[in-house]
Amino acid sequence: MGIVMGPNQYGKAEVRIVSVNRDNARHTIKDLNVSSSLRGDLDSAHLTGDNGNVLPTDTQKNTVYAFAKEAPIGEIEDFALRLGRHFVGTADGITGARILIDEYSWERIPVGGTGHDHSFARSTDEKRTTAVTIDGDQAHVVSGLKDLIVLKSTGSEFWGYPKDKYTTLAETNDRILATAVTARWRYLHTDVDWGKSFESIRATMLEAFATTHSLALQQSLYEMGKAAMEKHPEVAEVRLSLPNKHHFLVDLEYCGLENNNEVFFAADRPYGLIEGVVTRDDVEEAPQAWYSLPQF
Ligand SMILES: O=c1[nH]c(=O)c2[nH]c(=O)[nH]c2[nH]1
Repeated sequence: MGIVMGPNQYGKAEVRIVSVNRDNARHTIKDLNVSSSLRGDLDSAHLTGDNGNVLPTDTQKNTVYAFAKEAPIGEIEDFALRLGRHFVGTADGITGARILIDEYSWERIPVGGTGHDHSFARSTDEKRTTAVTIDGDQAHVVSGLKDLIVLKSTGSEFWGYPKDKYTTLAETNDRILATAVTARWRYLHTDVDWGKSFESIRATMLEAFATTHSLALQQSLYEMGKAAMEKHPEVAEVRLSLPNKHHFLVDLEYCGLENNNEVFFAADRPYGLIEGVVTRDDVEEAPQAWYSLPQF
């Protein structure tokens, strides 16, 4: 019986980078949070402190900034693929890389017809995300979004569930349904128009959330994933994490008022957490694409 080193990776987490394109007076900006992790023959680093294969995390950080200057960042998936492929092979033993990028959204401040040239406002907490894994000469791209907050003021029911002596929840055929969508989807290949695919998947999931008459958030989750996959053959699976942001009807009887589903208390916790994978029954799983990511 011995003690051995198990799976490991190391890198620089959360390199914050804002890049301004100043090609003309109408600037564009990219605001990213980039994390890199390298994998490979790192046993001796852990067992004996031999750093022969350890590209410093400081160098990884510097590389992110330099790459942002050397060529336009472009879509986050392309930037992550470029970085990941570069890191693999920087040291003999580095055989894999994982690049995580979150992109923050900025909109032009609406001055004049087309918005201000170099002034921006962040109007939402929503982030576009990608997780790119390079494994030798293989690449996996898992893209997504997080903190997309949505609400339906009707068109949502919840009833028919089992009841026991602890149940107090009343069945309802008209409630508020609200959630903060975290979604990740795995692409089958890298020959993708990333921006177009992202916008379409996002819009399709929003449409499904809006138009599904929901009998449970679980049903909405499946419909959202299914709609995205039906429209996007380049996507192998969609993983969703949906906190059920409960809205409780306020009892206004204390002052003789009838509350006809109009006034709610928005609770922030606890919340139901509804999570799931919507997948195709004819594609191979790719556990390496998800390694060390939250399961949903
Ligand atoms: O959409 C829902 N799914 C549940 O599993 C659940 N459980 C609960 O108390 N409320 C809800 N709502």
